[in-house]
Amino acid sequence: MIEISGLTKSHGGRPAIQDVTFSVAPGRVTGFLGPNGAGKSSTLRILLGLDRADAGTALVSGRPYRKLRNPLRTVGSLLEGSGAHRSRTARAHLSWVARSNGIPPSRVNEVLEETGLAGAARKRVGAYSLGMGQRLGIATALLGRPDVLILDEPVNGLDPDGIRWIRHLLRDYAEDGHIVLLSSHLMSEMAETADDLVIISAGRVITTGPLTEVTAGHPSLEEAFFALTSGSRP
Ligand SMILES: Nc1ncnc2c1ncn2[C@@H]1O[C@H](COP(=O)(O)OP(=O)(O)OP(=O)(O)O)[C@@H](O)[C@H]1O
Repeated sequence: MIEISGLTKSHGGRPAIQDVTFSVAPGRVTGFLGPNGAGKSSTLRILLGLDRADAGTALVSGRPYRKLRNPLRTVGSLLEGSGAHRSRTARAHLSWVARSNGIPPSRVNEVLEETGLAGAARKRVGAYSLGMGQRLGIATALLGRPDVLILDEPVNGLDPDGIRWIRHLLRDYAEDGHIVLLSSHLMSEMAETADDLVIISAGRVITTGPLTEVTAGHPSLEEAFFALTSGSRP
């Protein structure tokens, strides 16, 4: 499980998130949906131990990320790009991450195949398109066969084929009993991909629940979203 409770964080005195509380169950794709600046990245950065909360807790499998024994084998994540150095090849990057996290080297070829990068594995990352960089970030997230996948805006830069590919990948990963949390500001994408939703606006969670319940009584997720957030947007 992912369990986030009362998470609060300000930047320079301005609240980025306030009392954010939700949980994410295994076996389902959970979409973390909100407009630009709503607080999605702030929440995910704290969840991944990259930032500290002013108040509240964010637990993965019962522990804060920083206390996990084998973080990359428990949580695979994608935040802002692949994290690979531009002068490295994808294979060199993945091999280095595998080596430094006790992951068998055989996983490198497997994730290169899984993400469609096998043919570009010897190319320098600096020459990659935006979509290839996203695929490499996802390959890195998958390397440790984690129980939990946390992806911030994973379809950024992907073409329609790439979007279809990631949609299937996330669905299969969840169906295997894993936890999948992805953030997006794209409502049409969420409507296609998520089973459960957490909607955030202006730093506060507006609603959580199955997609079908959140959209009940509305012609589309977009309409539901605007009805739910009309009082909270700045
Ligand atoms: N390091 C920072 N310093 C100052 N303000 C920040 C910082 N990080 C986030 N913020 C502010 O906190 C608020 C929430 O931002 P955040 O990036 O979490 O939103 P988001 O939902 O991820 O948006 P986006 O979809 O644009 O990525 C915004 O007002 C943003 O300007």
